[in-house]
Amino acid sequence: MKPGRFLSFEGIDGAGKSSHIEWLAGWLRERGREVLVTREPGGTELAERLRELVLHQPMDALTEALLVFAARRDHLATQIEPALARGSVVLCDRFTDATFAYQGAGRGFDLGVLATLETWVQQGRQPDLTLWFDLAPATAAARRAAVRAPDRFESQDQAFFERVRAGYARRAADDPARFAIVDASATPEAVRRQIETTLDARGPW
Ligand SMILES: Nc1ncnc2c1ncn2[C@@H]1O[C@H](COP(=O)(O)OP(=O)(O)OP(=O)(O)O)[C@@H](O)[C@H]1O
Ligand SMILES: Cc1cn([C@H]2C[C@H](O)[C@@H](COP(=O)(O)O)O2)c(=O)[nH]c1=O
Repeated sequence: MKPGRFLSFEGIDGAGKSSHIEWLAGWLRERGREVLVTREPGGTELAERLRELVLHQPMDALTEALLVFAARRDHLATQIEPALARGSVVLCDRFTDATFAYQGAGRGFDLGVLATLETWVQQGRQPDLTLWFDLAPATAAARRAAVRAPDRFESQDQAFFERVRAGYARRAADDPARFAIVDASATPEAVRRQIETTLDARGPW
């Protein structure tokens, strides 16, 4: 059995993560891999209920951080860890880098507290590879406006998304071996080529 692999997709809202996850799932299945496509907050019945609250209910930054980590704990224990144990590739639309970027850099919440929660909740588990879809906030906002009504995060101003983007840049600089930076301003075809090149370099799959 091939070992399980854990890939996360990160970036500001509208960067193009969701558009490319299903394509990558097909690419991996063609190579014989079992794939779990999932997302955070979410991925379990409980975590999806917490997601509804986080995206739509007013709350302070500590409550937000505790809820995303509670959702993550349930998701890891009941979905991600069992999938990795049976040799699947897990494609997760956001993981803990989003907490450092949104609650930490975006909201200004204490990074030390987030690091403690990360240790408790994940027990050392980190993605094997994180694809950071990097895009200017103005371009992402234009893409979002064309397709959907904003939630609590998407209705934040451009300065918030500049801070979130800087938060991702710090996480990437702190762990360059895990991160691959995708130029998300490219055409969808060019984005797919960047992902394929990254995966080819990290294979075999
Ligand atoms: N490379 C691209 N060029 C132009 N438009 C794109 C590109 N990638 C995605 N889009 C479009 O941008 C919009 C947002 O994409 P998508 O929903 O995949 O982003 P996302 O990063 O998953 O956002 P969110 O995190 O808010 O769910 C969609 O309408 C999608 O078709
Ligand atoms: C995991 C995680 C997510 N968020 C925010 C980021 C997004 O605005 C939403 C999720 O929406 P998406 O359409 O699925 O991208 O939640 C966050 O603030 N903190 C987190 O840890």
